[in-house]
Amino acid sequence: MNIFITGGNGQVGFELQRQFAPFGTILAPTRQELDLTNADAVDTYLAKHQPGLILNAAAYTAVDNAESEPGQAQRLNAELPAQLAKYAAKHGIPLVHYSTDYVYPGNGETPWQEDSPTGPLSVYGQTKLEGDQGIIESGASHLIFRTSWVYAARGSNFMKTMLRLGCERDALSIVNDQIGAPTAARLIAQITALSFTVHGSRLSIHIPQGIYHLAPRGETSWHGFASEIFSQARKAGEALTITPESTAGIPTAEYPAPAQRPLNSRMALDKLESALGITMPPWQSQLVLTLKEHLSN
Ligand SMILES: NC(=O)C1=CN([C@@H]2O[C@H](COP(=O)(O)OP(=O)(O)OC[C@H]3O[C@@H](n4cnc5c(N)ncnc54)[C@H](OP(=O)(O)O)[C@@H]3O)[C@@H](O)[C@H]2O)C=CC1
Ligand SMILES: Cc1cn([C@H]2C[C@H](O)[C@@H](COP(=O)(O)OP(=O)(O)O[C@H]3O[C@@H](C)C(=O)[C@@H](O)[C@H]3O)O2)c(=O)[nH]c1=O
Ligand SMILES: [Mg+2]
Repeated sequence: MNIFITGGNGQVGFELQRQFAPFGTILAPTRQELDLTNADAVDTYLAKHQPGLILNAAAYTAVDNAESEPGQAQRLNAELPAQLAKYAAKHGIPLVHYSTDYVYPGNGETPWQEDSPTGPLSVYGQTKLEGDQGIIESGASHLIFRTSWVYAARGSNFMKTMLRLGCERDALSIVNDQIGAPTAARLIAQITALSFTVHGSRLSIHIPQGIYHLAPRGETSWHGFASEIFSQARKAGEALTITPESTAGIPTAEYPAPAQRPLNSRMALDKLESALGITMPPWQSQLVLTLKEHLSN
């Protein structure tokens, strides 16, 4: 069976390649091999390779740039998922998609449920929400995992930015009023694989289809995440120029950016945990592993 992974070079896509390799032939074309903004090229690719499973890990993830490039974000985040879902529905194959905490309005302090009202604050969040809706409307057998604050040993992410800045700067200001859960890309891929069973040479989804929050347990701010990154990196012997005293927490208002971010990114995990019969690990435990992988590279 061909397993089509879009965005296979990204944080989540790369981990999906690792997790799903035992179950079929991985097709993970690069941007040069398949430009996902080209809808005709996507249709041609699907017709040629006839995948038995689609894992859509491609997206337009540059949150600030999306504000000035809404057309690109719309194509990647809204139209592509609907296009893949249409194919999946027509051919009776499952589709997995990844969504974001940025679909929620970010007010209050209560964790969002999967059926909480959405209210994206940014072009990125709005286009991601439209992607979720397109999949649900398609009738395809699907899983939509809403995750948050993704990091990995590869790709560009907050952990790697902090490790770089932490060795260059004497002081850093980091927002401390956006609250959420940093999620390792490896955990996302592992949970995705756990949601499937093998039937002969095919894979099928064994939990009810729909939207699931996928994040580790616990919560922190970006400042709290940065502090834990620095603390663990220091223990691992990294020569940081930054010190705990020189890492200041600031309100979002003091870190102006083109796109607005939600303050409350807490996501309830009950639905995923009970569907899979598991307890998600605390976010700190994933950081240890990812940092170790990054520092050994
Ligand atoms: N990053 C995060 O913090 C979060 C991400 N998510 C969601 O999780 C999913 C995975 O995100 P993540 O792994 O971080 O994303 P990345 O930005 O790491 O990877 C995105 C992938 O999409 C590919 N891509 C983008 N545009 C095109 C194009 N025109 N043609 C071909 N390929 C393209 C990129 O290719 P290339 O390598 O060539 O750039 C890259 O491989 C996404 O749906 C995202 O919205 C949800 C919550 C948080
Ligand atoms: C580099 C830096 C960032 N920040 C702030 C900016 C921002 O509010 C926060 C995190 O920075 P980022 O650039 O990683 O933020 P951002 O790109 O918005 O991260 C989001 O990406 C998309 C794809 C998602 O789906 C979300 O879940 C979330 O991970 O930290 C500081 O306060 N100080 C700094 O020195
Ligand atoms: Mg970013």
